Amino acid sequence: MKIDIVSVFPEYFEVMNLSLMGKAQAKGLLEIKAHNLRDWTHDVHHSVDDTPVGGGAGMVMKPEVWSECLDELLGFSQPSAATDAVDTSDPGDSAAPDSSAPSGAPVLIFPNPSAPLFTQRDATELSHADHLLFGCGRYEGYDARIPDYYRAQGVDVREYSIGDYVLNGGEVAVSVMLEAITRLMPGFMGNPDSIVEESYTGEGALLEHRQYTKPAVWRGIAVPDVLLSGDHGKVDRFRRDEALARTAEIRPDLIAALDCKALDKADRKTLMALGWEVSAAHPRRLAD
Ligand SMILES: C[S@@+](CC[C@H](N)C(=O)[O-])C[C@H]1O[C@@H](n2cnc3c(N)ncnc32)[C@H](O)[C@@H]1O
Repeated sequence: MKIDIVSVFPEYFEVMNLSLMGKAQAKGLLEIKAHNLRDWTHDVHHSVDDTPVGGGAGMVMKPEVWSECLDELLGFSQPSAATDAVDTSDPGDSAAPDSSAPSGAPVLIFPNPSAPLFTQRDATELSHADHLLFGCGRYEGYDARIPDYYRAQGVDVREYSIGDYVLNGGEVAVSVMLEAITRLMPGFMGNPDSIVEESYTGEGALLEHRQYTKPAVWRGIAVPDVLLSGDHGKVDRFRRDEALARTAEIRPDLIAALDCKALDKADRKTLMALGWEVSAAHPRRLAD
């Protein structure tokens, strides 16, 4: 997978040479390049921002610098004055992102706190892409016409938030998304089984059960007996019940999204004991 990242702090991404990400690059599975947005500026101060139109605090990233950079990285020829004036107000359905992340075509991703939440489902989909291009925002963010323009040119443009909080810049958010995406690529993990049963993964996603290692008793705290029983059926059931109980407590929205038809008898029994009704299409908390 080819990954281009545009940032005013490209050095931040030196961390990508460490650990599994570094190994994946050495194996040729990933090719990561961080570019300095200021390389596409023409003024003596290499400025990438300007004051907000309409007033307000802070600065906004300028569209002209971003477009010179993105045109080059996307392999677009420089737009003529006529193309520059393209109406991006209503891209219409034809310009809607293709949710299947077409292989070969770059997917352009802007981290943005006021965008839909990035989830494991997005990570799974994007792990099949051939080329990802990330644009890191700074200051009050980037001019809103940038994603609109590239969408109107038929580029698959995504804007994602990594959580309900505001960071100083997109660099941390890009690292988070990249790690979630690349670890799902075939060949990335030394032990591919380790990503099969994880939190948020697959249909009927739950939070994972708790994990323990040896010793069986540590500082007076014992691991649950059943995990030492050697009875795989019982261990699987215990873990599944724990996953259901933890999810019901911490993320009831994930339980409410389950398909009741896909639950087995033991799952239903556990959920009913936890106060959920399981006879409709999706579980419903009885207290609601
Ligand atoms: C200080 S933030 C801009 C915040 C923006 N004015 C707002 O209130 O929504 C600067 C940049 O950091 C990145 N960023 C900050 N928080 C983020 C989050 N939760 N998820 C993704 N990106 C984030 C984005 O790239 C954003 O353009």
